[in-house]
Amino acid sequence: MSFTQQLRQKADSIWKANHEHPFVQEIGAGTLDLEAFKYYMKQDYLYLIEYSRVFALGAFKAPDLETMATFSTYLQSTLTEEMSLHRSYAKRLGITEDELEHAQPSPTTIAYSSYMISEAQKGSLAQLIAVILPCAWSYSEIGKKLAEIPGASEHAHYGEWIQMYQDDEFAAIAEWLCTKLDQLASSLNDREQEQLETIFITSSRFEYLFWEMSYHQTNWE
Ligand SMILES: Cc1ncc(C[n+]2csc(CCO)c2C)c(N)n1
Repeated sequence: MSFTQQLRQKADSIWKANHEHPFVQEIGAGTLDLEAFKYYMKQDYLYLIEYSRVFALGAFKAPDLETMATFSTYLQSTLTEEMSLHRSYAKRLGITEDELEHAQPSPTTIAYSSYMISEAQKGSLAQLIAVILPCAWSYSEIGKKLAEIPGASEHAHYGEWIQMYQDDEFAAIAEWLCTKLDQLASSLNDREQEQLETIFITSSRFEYLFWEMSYHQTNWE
């Protein structure tokens, strides 16, 4: 079993809880409270700005030009394709661009994005990948699962979200990150591999907290 498959297995109970989270389930059923979705869109936009910075740091830390170019492509596609989904949703849901870019980040958004930036800055390229891999990989799994529900991809509000994340383009990003991490981990000792595992599990837990925060629209008060 590859290193990343082992990570996936170790985080399985957390990933199951993510898949089963009411926010995710209700997107699939088309019953999610639209206010919770609007709240999520705003927080996720802020999160994606910071996530993009991690791709930029990946390009900076890349050991060769090919890896550098791939990180730079993903930086570009996140800022344009993924974030333009948020911008078009925002427009339709009555959220202005200013509101989207200058929303107040919630405690969970701050904690998760600061954790990603911190690990990416202070760590190796393997640590940088371990911190962002659960985001790319778990959304791809969730998108594909929800797309199997009849009618879910055609839902007036949530269909587009499902269509976006079930796309093979996102699966390809996750696969590329897995391949890179498997290569880098193969030359690491047990202690260093355990560090990667801790990072991967922590990000997986933050994914859960992000669903939870969005479902309850929690903020400082
Ligand atoms: C909290 C949160 N976690 C993961 C994603 C999904 N995601 C973030 S970056 C990326 C790959 C490159 O665009 C993917 C799939 C999200 N939107 N919000």
